[in-house]
Amino acid sequence: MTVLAPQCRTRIKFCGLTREEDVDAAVAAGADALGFVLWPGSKRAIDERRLAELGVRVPAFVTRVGLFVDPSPALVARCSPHLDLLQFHGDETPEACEAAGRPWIKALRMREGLDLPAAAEAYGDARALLLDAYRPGVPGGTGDTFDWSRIPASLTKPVILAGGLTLDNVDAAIAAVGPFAVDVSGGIEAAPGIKDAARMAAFLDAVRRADERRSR
Ligand SMILES: O=C(O)c1ccccc1N[C@@H]1O[C@H](COP(=O)(O)O)[C@@H](O)[C@H]1O
Repeated sequence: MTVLAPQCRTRIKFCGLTREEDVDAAVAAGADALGFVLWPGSKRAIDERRLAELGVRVPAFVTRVGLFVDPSPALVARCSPHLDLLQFHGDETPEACEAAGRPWIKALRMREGLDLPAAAEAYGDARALLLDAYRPGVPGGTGDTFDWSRIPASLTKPVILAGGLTLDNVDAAIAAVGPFAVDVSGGIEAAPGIKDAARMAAFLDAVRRADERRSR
């Protein structure tokens, strides 16, 4: 049974970083977590050598998240020394996620008919569930949103809301869902894998403003 801590502020993860200057800007802006895509099929993919180079720039208390899509155990093992948390974004079973032996979160794509409470139960050892839009044949990073009203209020896992979040909709997303965290990739980019420092800072401001409004 997961005990959900009371919400104080919405945590923020920026995903798909590939450049030193973007890591530095994200940390300076105040991101809680930085995501590195280790799935070679992505336009934002980096390999383990780049992961080591970028990961070492991330200070303590900022979480380094490795994004995998149905990875081999060997890839996860090679990347793990440079990561604090694993994000499984494919069709990994709960057993495969747990077998990595590291803290992990599970991404669930909101395809029609997905039973979220049952999935939360099945992935009971996950530290959180990341909810992303579903587009057939694409594991994620689509920039698509989904119908946030499909998320039940009483999930037994912290929710990380993802999928097409931007400066313009993150306020409404937080008001509608009240997630533990938000995760954004395309919405803070100038081009795939190239983050925009001004958009990152503005996204953070928008989340803080949304939190203020919620606390009133
Ligand atoms: O970013 C990718 O290329 C990617 C590839 C495969 C799986 C997930 C991927 N990204 C993650 O998708 C969500 C939503 O991204 P967006 O904000 O809609 O662009 C997020 O968790 C990304 O990290």
